[in-house]
Amino acid sequence: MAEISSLTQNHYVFEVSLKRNDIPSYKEYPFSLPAISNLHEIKLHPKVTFFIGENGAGKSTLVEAIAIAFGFNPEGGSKHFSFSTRESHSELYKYIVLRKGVKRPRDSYFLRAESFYNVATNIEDLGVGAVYGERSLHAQSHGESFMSLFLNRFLGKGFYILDEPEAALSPMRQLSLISRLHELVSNNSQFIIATHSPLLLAYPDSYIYNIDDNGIKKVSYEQTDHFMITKSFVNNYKGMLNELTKD
Ligand SMILES: Nc1ncnc2c1ncn2[C@@H]1O[C@H](COP(=O)(O)OP(=O)(O)OP(=O)(O)O)[C@@H](O)[C@H]1O
Repeated sequence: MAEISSLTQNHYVFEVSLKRNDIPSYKEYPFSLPAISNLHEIKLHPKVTFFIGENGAGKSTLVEAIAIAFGFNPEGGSKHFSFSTRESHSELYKYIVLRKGVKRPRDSYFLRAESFYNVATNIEDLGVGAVYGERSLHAQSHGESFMSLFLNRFLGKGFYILDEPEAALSPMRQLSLISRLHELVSNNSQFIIATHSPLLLAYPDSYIYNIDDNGIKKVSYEQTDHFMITKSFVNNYKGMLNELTKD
Protein backbone atom coordinates (compact mmCIF):
# COMPACT_ATOMS: atom_id res chain seq x y z
CA MET A 1 0.00 0.00 0.00
CA ALA A 2 2.86 2.37 0.94
CA GLU A 3 4.52 1.53 -2.37
CA ILE A 4 1.35 2.31 -4.35
CA SER A 5 0.87 5.68 -2.69
CA SER A 6 4.49 6.72 -3.34
CA LEU A 7 4.03 5.59 -6.96
CA THR A 8 0.89 7.61 -7.44
CA GLN A 9 2.39 10.69 -5.79
CA ASN A 10 5.79 10.81 -7.46
CA HIS A 11 4.93 9.79 -11.01
CA TYR A 12 2.77 11.19 -13.74
CA VAL A 13 2.72 7.69 -15.23
CA PHE A 14 3.98 4.81 -13.13
CA GLU A 15 3.21 1.73 -15.22
CA VAL A 16 2.74 0.77 -18.84
CA SER A 17 0.96 -2.49 -19.59
CA LEU A 18 -0.53 -4.32 -22.53
CA LYS A 19 -4.14 -5.46 -22.86
CA ARG A 20 -2.91 -8.91 -23.82
CA ASN A 21 -6.36 -10.49 -23.93
CA ASP A 22 -7.52 -8.02 -26.58
CA ILE A 23 -4.66 -8.56 -29.01
CA PRO A 24 -6.00 -10.13 -32.21
CA SER A 25 -2.80 -11.95 -33.23
CA TYR A 26 0.88 -11.94 -32.37
CA LYS A 27 1.77 -12.86 -35.97
CA GLU A 28 1.77 -9.35 -37.36
CA TYR A 29 3.56 -6.06 -36.67
CA PRO A 30 3.65 -4.58 -34.07
CA PHE A 31 2.54 -7.50 -31.88
CA SER A 32 5.02 -9.85 -33.55
CA LEU A 33 7.99 -7.81 -32.27
CA PRO A 34 9.60 -9.60 -29.29
CA ALA A 35 9.43 -6.27 -27.45
CA ILE A 36 5.65 -6.43 -27.63
CA SER A 37 4.87 -10.15 -27.65
CA ASN A 38 6.78 -10.48 -24.34
CA LEU A 39 5.39 -7.29 -22.84
CA HIS A 40 3.29 -7.55 -19.69
CA GLU A 41 3.88 -4.49 -17.58
CA ILE A 42 6.76 -2.03 -17.30
CA LYS A 43 7.32 -0.02 -14.14
CA LEU A 44 8.46 3.50 -14.92
CA HIS A 45 11.00 5.46 -12.90
CA PRO A 46 9.60 8.68 -11.39
CA LYS A 47 12.46 10.60 -13.02
CA VAL A 48 13.88 8.93 -16.14
CA THR A 49 13.12 5.65 -17.91
CA PHE A 50 15.37 4.70 -20.81
CA PHE A 51 14.60 2.18 -23.55
CA ILE A 52 17.60 0.81 -25.41
CA GLY A 53 18.19 -1.96 -27.94
CA GLU A 54 19.53 -2.68 -31.40
CA ASN A 55 18.19 -0.91 -34.47
CA GLY A 56 14.80 -2.43 -35.21
CA ALA A 57 14.30 -3.75 -31.65
CA GLY A 58 11.03 -1.81 -31.33
CA LYS A 59 11.94 1.21 -29.20
CA SER A 60 10.22 3.77 -31.43
CA THR A 61 7.17 1.54 -31.85
CA LEU A 62 6.84 1.27 -28.07
CA VAL A 63 7.50 4.91 -27.10
CA GLU A 64 5.25 6.15 -29.91
CA ALA A 65 2.40 3.94 -28.63
CA ILE A 66 2.95 5.21 -25.07
CA ALA A 67 2.94 8.79 -26.39
CA ILE A 68 -0.28 8.37 -28.40
CA ALA A 69 -1.95 6.56 -25.49
CA PHE A 70 -1.03 9.60 -23.36
CA GLY A 71 -2.68 11.90 -25.89
CA PHE A 72 0.20 13.17 -28.03
CA ASN A 73 0.10 13.56 -31.78
CA PRO A 74 1.96 10.62 -33.43
CA GLU A 75 4.21 13.09 -35.26
CA GLY A 76 5.37 14.63 -31.99
CA GLY A 77 5.05 18.03 -30.38
CA SER A 78 2.93 19.19 -27.49
CA LYS A 79 -0.47 17.74 -26.65
CA HIS A 80 -2.18 20.61 -28.49
CA PHE A 81 -0.65 19.74 -31.85
CA SER A 82 -3.15 17.94 -34.01
CA PHE A 83 -1.69 18.26 -37.49
CA SER A 84 -1.07 15.10 -39.45
CA THR A 85 1.70 14.31 -41.88
CA ARG A 86 2.39 10.88 -40.48
CA GLU A 87 0.14 7.97 -41.31
CA SER A 88 2.49 5.17 -40.38
CA HIS A 89 1.94 4.87 -36.63
CA SER A 90 0.97 1.42 -35.43
CA GLU A 91 -2.24 0.35 -33.71
CA LEU A 92 -0.32 -0.55 -30.58
CA TYR A 93 -1.53 2.50 -28.64
CA LYS A 94 -5.05 1.05 -28.56
CA TYR A 95 -3.76 -1.86 -26.48
CA ILE A 96 -1.56 0.14 -24.11
CA VAL A 97 -2.76 0.96 -20.61
CA LEU A 98 -1.05 3.79 -18.70
CA ARG A 99 -1.42 3.83 -14.93
CA LYS A 100 -1.22 7.46 -13.92
CA GLY A 101 -0.34 9.15 -10.63
CA VAL A 102 -2.64 11.56 -8.84
CA LYS A 103 -0.92 14.74 -10.03
CA ARG A 104 -1.18 15.95 -13.60
CA PRO A 105 1.81 17.38 -15.47
CA ARG A 106 1.72 21.12 -16.16
CA ASP A 107 3.77 20.63 -19.32
CA SER A 108 4.23 17.80 -21.80
CA TYR A 109 6.06 17.14 -25.05
CA PHE A 110 6.77 14.23 -27.41
CA LEU A 111 10.00 14.69 -29.35
CA ARG A 112 10.61 12.44 -32.34
CA ALA A 113 14.04 13.33 -33.67
CA GLU A 114 13.13 12.02 -37.11
CA SER A 115 10.12 14.28 -37.61
CA PHE A 116 11.13 17.36 -35.64
CA TYR A 117 11.58 19.26 -38.91
CA ASN A 118 7.86 18.83 -39.69
CA VAL A 119 6.96 19.84 -36.15
CA ALA A 120 9.15 22.94 -36.45
CA THR A 121 7.33 23.87 -39.67
CA ASN A 122 4.03 23.50 -37.89
CA ILE A 123 5.28 25.64 -35.00
CA GLU A 124 6.28 28.41 -37.43
CA ASP A 125 2.95 28.10 -39.28
CA LEU A 126 1.09 28.47 -35.99
CA GLY A 127 3.17 31.55 -35.15
CA VAL A 128 4.11 30.18 -31.73
CA GLY A 129 7.86 30.00 -32.44
CA ALA A 130 8.72 32.60 -29.80
CA VAL A 131 8.39 30.07 -26.96
CA TYR A 132 11.16 28.05 -28.65
CA GLY A 133 13.71 30.86 -28.44
CA GLU A 134 14.48 34.08 -30.24
CA ARG A 135 15.52 32.65 -33.60
CA SER A 136 13.26 30.78 -36.02
CA LEU A 137 13.73 27.02 -35.56
CA HIS A 138 14.43 26.71 -39.29
CA ALA A 139 17.17 29.35 -39.03
CA GLN A 140 19.00 27.14 -36.55
CA SER A 141 20.98 23.99 -37.18
CA HIS A 142 19.29 20.69 -36.35
CA GLY A 143 21.23 20.39 -33.08
CA GLU A 144 20.72 24.05 -32.15
CA SER A 145 16.97 23.74 -32.67
CA PHE A 146 16.89 20.66 -30.42
CA MET A 147 18.73 22.54 -27.68
CA SER A 148 16.34 25.52 -28.10
CA LEU A 149 13.48 23.14 -27.55
CA PHE A 150 14.96 21.71 -24.33
CA LEU A 151 16.05 25.10 -23.00
CA ASN A 152 13.07 27.28 -23.96
CA ARG A 153 10.03 25.13 -24.54
CA PHE A 154 10.41 22.52 -21.77
CA LEU A 155 9.10 24.29 -18.69
CA GLY A 156 9.34 21.69 -15.90
CA LYS A 157 6.64 19.84 -13.93
CA GLY A 158 6.33 18.03 -17.20
CA PHE A 159 5.89 14.61 -18.75
CA TYR A 160 8.29 14.27 -21.67
CA ILE A 161 8.78 11.45 -24.16
CA LEU A 162 11.92 11.69 -26.29
CA ASP A 163 12.80 9.38 -29.18
CA GLU A 164 16.56 9.56 -29.84
CA PRO A 165 17.03 13.13 -28.60
CA GLU A 166 20.79 12.78 -29.14
CA ALA A 167 20.33 12.35 -32.90
CA ALA A 168 21.52 15.84 -33.81
CA LEU A 169 23.66 16.63 -30.79
CA SER A 170 27.46 16.77 -30.52
CA PRO A 171 29.00 14.94 -27.55
CA MET A 172 29.35 18.30 -25.76
CA ARG A 173 25.69 19.13 -26.35
CA GLN A 174 24.71 15.67 -25.13
CA LEU A 175 26.44 16.54 -21.85
CA SER A 176 24.52 19.84 -21.81
CA LEU A 177 21.35 17.83 -22.35
CA ILE A 178 22.17 15.76 -19.23
CA SER A 179 22.40 19.02 -17.24
CA ARG A 180 19.11 20.27 -18.65
CA LEU A 181 17.48 16.89 -18.01
CA HIS A 182 18.62 17.12 -14.41
CA GLU A 183 17.23 20.66 -14.01
CA LEU A 184 13.87 19.53 -15.38
CA VAL A 185 13.85 16.37 -13.24
CA SER A 186 14.66 18.51 -10.19
CA ASN A 187 11.64 20.58 -11.16
CA ASN A 188 9.31 17.55 -10.93
CA SER A 189 9.53 16.31 -14.48
CA GLN A 190 9.34 12.71 -15.67
CA PHE A 191 11.00 11.45 -18.85
CA ILE A 192 10.72 8.40 -21.08
CA ILE A 193 13.66 8.28 -23.50
CA ALA A 194 14.55 5.89 -26.31
CA THR A 195 18.24 6.32 -26.98
CA HIS A 196 21.46 4.93 -28.40
CA SER A 197 23.61 7.45 -26.51
CA PRO A 198 26.15 5.99 -24.06
CA LEU A 199 26.45 9.50 -22.60
CA LEU A 200 22.78 10.18 -21.89
CA LEU A 201 22.28 6.69 -20.50
CA ALA A 202 24.71 7.47 -17.68
CA TYR A 203 22.07 9.67 -15.99
CA PRO A 204 21.87 8.00 -12.60
CA ASP A 205 18.25 8.45 -11.42
CA SER A 206 16.80 6.12 -13.97
CA TYR A 207 15.69 2.67 -15.02
CA ILE A 208 17.24 1.29 -18.19
CA TYR A 209 15.16 -1.27 -20.10
CA ASN A 210 17.01 -3.26 -22.74
CA ILE A 211 14.91 -4.65 -25.59
CA ASP A 212 16.12 -7.75 -27.43
CA ASP A 213 14.76 -10.99 -28.89
CA ASN A 214 13.81 -12.18 -25.41
CA GLY A 215 11.73 -9.11 -24.63
CA ILE A 216 12.32 -6.23 -22.23
CA LYS A 217 14.68 -6.47 -19.25
CA LYS A 218 15.90 -3.93 -16.71
CA VAL A 219 19.71 -3.59 -16.74
CA SER A 220 22.34 -1.46 -15.06
CA TYR A 221 24.33 1.15 -16.98
CA GLU A 222 27.49 -0.97 -16.82
CA GLN A 223 25.62 -3.96 -18.28
CA THR A 224 24.61 -2.10 -21.44
CA ASP A 225 26.34 -2.66 -24.78
CA HIS A 226 26.51 1.11 -25.03
CA PHE A 227 28.75 1.33 -21.97
CA MET A 228 30.82 -1.79 -22.71
CA ILE A 229 31.41 -1.09 -26.41
CA THR A 230 32.25 2.57 -25.84
CA LYS A 231 34.59 1.70 -22.97
CA SER A 232 36.40 -1.01 -24.95
CA PHE A 233 36.70 1.27 -27.96
CA VAL A 234 38.02 4.31 -26.11
CA ASN A 235 40.45 2.23 -24.06
CA ASN A 236 41.83 0.38 -27.08
CA TYR A 237 40.65 2.08 -30.25
CA LYS A 238 43.78 1.25 -32.23
CA GLY A 239 43.52 -2.44 -31.43
CA MET A 240 39.80 -2.48 -32.21
CA LEU A 241 40.32 -0.62 -35.47
CA ASN A 242 42.98 -3.13 -36.47
CA GLU A 243 40.45 -5.92 -35.92
CA LEU A 244 37.65 -4.09 -37.72
CA THR A 245 39.68 -3.21 -40.79
CA LYS A 246 41.62 -6.47 -41.16
CA ASP A 247 41.72 -7.66 -44.80
N1 LIG B 1 4.54 0.12 -40.21
C1 LIG B 1 5.34 -0.93 -40.06
N2 LIG B 1 4.97 -2.13 -40.58
C2 LIG B 1 5.74 -3.21 -40.44
N3 LIG B 1 6.91 -3.23 -39.76
C3 LIG B 1 7.31 -2.07 -39.21
C4 LIG B 1 6.56 -0.86 -39.34
N4 LIG B 1 7.21 0.12 -38.66
C5 LIG B 1 8.33 -0.45 -38.16
N5 LIG B 1 8.40 -1.75 -38.49
C6 LIG B 1 9.46 -2.70 -38.11
O1 LIG B 1 9.41 -2.88 -36.71
C7 LIG B 1 10.74 -3.03 -36.19
C8 LIG B 1 10.93 -2.07 -35.04
O2 LIG B 1 11.01 -0.73 -35.56
P1 LIG B 1 11.30 0.50 -34.60
O3 LIG B 1 11.36 1.71 -35.45
O4 LIG B 1 10.34 0.47 -33.47
O5 LIG B 1 12.76 0.11 -34.07
P2 LIG B 1 13.78 0.94 -33.18
O6 LIG B 1 14.21 0.04 -32.04
O7 LIG B 1 13.22 2.26 -32.80
O8 LIG B 1 15.00 1.11 -34.20
P3 LIG B 1 16.08 2.30 -34.39
O9 LIG B 1 17.05 2.19 -33.25
O10 LIG B 1 16.73 1.93 -35.69
O11 LIG B 1 15.35 3.60 -34.44
C9 LIG B 1 11.69 -2.81 -37.36
O12 LIG B 1 12.15 -4.06 -37.84
C10 LIG B 1 10.84 -2.14 -38.40
O13 LIG B 1 11.24 -2.48 -39.70
